[in-house]
Amino acid sequence: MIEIKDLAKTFAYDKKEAKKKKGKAVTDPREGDGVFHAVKNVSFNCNAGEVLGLLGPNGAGKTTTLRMLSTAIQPTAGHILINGHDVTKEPRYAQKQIGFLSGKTGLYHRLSVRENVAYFGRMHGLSRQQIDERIEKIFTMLDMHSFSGKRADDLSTGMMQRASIARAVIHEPKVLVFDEPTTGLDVISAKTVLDFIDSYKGSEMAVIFSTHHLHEVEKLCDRVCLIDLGETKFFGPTKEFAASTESGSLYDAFLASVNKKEVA
Ligand SMILES: Nc1ncnc2c1ncn2[C@@H]1O[C@H](COP(=O)(O)OP(=O)(O)OP(=O)(O)O)[C@@H](O)[C@H]1O
Repeated sequence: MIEIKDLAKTFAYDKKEAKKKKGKAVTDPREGDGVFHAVKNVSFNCNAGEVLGLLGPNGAGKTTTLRMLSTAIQPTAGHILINGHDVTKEPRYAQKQIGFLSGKTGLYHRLSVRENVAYFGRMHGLSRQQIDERIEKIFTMLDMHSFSGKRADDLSTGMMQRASIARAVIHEPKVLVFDEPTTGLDVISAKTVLDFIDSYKGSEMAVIFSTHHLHEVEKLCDRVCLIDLGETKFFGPTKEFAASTESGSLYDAFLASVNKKEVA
């Protein structure tokens, strides 16, 4: 369903940044001459019905990878295929297939939750009846009926996140990308979000789930991709990754596989 191969993304330093870097010792292996290789070599795939865990320390290149998948930015090299369609060559196709949830909510603050979700449904060309039916289903799954009439700027963090998820899935995308969906949520809201993601297992959708919470990956993901310093360090079954250390713990496997110094 999703095939990412030898992906790379290089950002050019702006003038100010380039001036700061000049003459300074290189501290990060991703630094080049006037450029920064945020993603150097990332490969993984994700099948329909699968929730793939995307792991990596801060600044590893996860969000940059997901932004390329969602067509927000263009890769410098490599390929991203959705059902055999090249995302770079057919961005419209990709955009129709993908529902993307990141830390930024993208909700209209003056509209109610229901109005927000309906608005995005209309943007995707859904009929009124389709919108009503899908809202009913999604709001039930995410336990949102009690605050569907509230304005977005009056929502708690947990409500806001659930509304953002509803917005991201209203067009029933075939590929769902969740970038740190439980960050900042309390235990109850996080559970609602995780149960929602879990409900896609075995469905026709492919879900990519980026998180710093290893217990969430253990619970939800049969396979995992670990990215560090812009490169895939492991891609395969979660159990196999955990078993790569004596303790058999995912936590230890993670720590053994990544560069432990945060790079400036
Ligand atoms: N537009 C940009 N210009 C320059 N550098 C960038 C840009 N976007 C990201 N980077 C850099 O690329 C690296 C990877 O960032 P990215 O946001 O992909 O990491 P991440 O794995 O998602 O981290 P986190 O877990 O902290 O969200 C970081 O060093 C970041 O500063």
